[in-house]
Amino acid sequence: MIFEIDNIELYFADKQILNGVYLKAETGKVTGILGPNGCGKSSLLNIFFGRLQPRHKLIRIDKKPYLKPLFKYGMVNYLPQQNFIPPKMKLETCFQLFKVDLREFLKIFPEFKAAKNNKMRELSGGQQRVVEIYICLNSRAKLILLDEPFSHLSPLYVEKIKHLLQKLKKKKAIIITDHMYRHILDSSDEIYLLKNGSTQLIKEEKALEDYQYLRVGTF
Ligand SMILES: Nc1ncnc2c1ncn2[C@@H]1O[C@H](COP(=O)(O)OP(=O)(O)OP(=O)(O)O)[C@@H](O)[C@H]1O
Repeated sequence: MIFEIDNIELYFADKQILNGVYLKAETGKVTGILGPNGCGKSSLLNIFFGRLQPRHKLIRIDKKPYLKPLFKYGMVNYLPQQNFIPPKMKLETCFQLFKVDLREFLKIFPEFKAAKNNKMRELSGGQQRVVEIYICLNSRAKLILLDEPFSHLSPLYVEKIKHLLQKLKKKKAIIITDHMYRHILDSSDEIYLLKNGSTQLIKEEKALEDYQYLRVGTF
């Protein structure tokens, strides 16, 4: 499936945040979005999900326009920057509720076995994030939006999540944004830079210096 978002114009009061943004994500690929703080990355993901209504937007799936918010079609899942699982919910209950196989999760993350009956708030911040990323990625949605999945994760968890992305992209389109740009570059098949309200498809890493996202000499 090919998911496209086009011609976005987003304002908060009189301030224009996004101006004619285009972005494409497709099954089989991880699409990374990089950009400075406050450039509108989270807003863009929210618009794709359908939670934020801009002045203009066009969403197409396999070239066909979709007019209602995508979450209403059940085809998109979104990992926001903030925790989305209630802190009082038990780990086991989360997996039941979101219809994700806990046994498969425990094969990859066996250290959580002892915490099956723990409430989310009893896990560390990074452990909560691992659970949320895993549940989000393994939902039935065909388009997955991940806002800063790598922040707060220790290196071993980062590696496991990167491995999961490569496995799950075979049947999903995944869009990911994070300030840990090296992880985004490692994981992504396509990279967009969001700056000054619009997106630029990045063909080679050096361009990130040319567009002044990274310091000259980084690569
Ligand atoms: N609900 C809102 N009302 C007013 N302004 C907002 C709102 N949400 C976001 N903004 C502004 O829109 C701009 C883009 O915010 P957004 O969170 O999308 O950026 P971001 O690229 O995800 O930032 P960061 O990398 O720091 O998380 C910022 O200037 C922010 O202050």
